[in-house]
Amino acid sequence: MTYALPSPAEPLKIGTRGSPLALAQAHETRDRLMAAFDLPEAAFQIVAIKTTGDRVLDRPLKEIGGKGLFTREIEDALLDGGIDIAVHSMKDMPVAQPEGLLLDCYLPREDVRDAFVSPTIQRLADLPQGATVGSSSLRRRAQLAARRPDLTLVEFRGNVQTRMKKLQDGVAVATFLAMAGLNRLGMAAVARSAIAPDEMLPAVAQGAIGIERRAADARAEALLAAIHDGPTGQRLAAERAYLAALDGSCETPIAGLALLEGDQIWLRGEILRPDGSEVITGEARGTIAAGADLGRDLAARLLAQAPKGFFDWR
Ligand SMILES: NCc1[nH]cc(CCC(=O)O)c1CC(=O)O
Repeated sequence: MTYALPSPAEPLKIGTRGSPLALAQAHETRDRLMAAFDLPEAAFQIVAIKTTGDRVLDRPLKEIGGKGLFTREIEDALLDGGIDIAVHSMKDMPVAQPEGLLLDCYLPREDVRDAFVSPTIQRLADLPQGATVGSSSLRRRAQLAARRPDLTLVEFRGNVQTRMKKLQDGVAVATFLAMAGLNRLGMAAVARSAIAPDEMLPAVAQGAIGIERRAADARAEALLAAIHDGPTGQRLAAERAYLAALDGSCETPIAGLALLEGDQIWLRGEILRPDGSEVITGEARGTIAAGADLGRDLAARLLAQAPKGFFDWR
């Protein structure tokens, strides 16, 4: 590479949220860069940044509203040079980046499935009639309401420990988390079972880490190119084009998942009313190279099936 590598004297500043999962993701990014360029840990500095989503803990996410709840402050730090790269859960990333920033590096994707978490019950299908379950995710709540209208849904926010305490206290008998987060925290044992995508289609980009940089930063470009995972990028291109065409964000009841099959890509999508009263699903297959077109086409097909008023929640 024609640029000076980061060094203890001039470390690369890696920005992230301060949650245990965000820090684990930043450490994974640092470790991959250390290995790719044979650099010491001291050539990197991890900078934790508090976002609006971290700050406001007492209200449901959908009430705080707006896109980029977990990303805006981090992108501001990238733009003003406080950090050099930013590590994000792609599930929380708006579909478009601010002027001057670029997202073209993805780490190998983790497990895409949702985890079923309960002190007493093994699987989603085993939940007794009328059980109370906790979730703050609009998507999971809508999917549960659609498939299990007998369940009572309660808001559940906070980190894994807080949620486990709520289950122990009997606030709900089960909750849901991403398998990816649990795996990255070394807490896979918290999951009673993983929910198959046919049973609960995951959020777009679930399990994927993306690394954002300044568009004009050639050093960061070269560093990140060395750790980019191509197949994850191809899947995300289809999923995010689908999401963008639906004009969705993390907090809308939209699910979507792309899988690679040889040189083909298979994309499944689902949009719901928040109360689960209507569900529209579809799928598409095409060449990997045309993944983004496939995503837009699938979104258009789902939108064409949506009755008037379906998107009033937007
Ligand atoms: N919206 C919060 C969020 N963003 C990313 C993850 C998990 C990790 C991932 O999907 O990559 C989570 C928590 C969860 O859904 O359990």
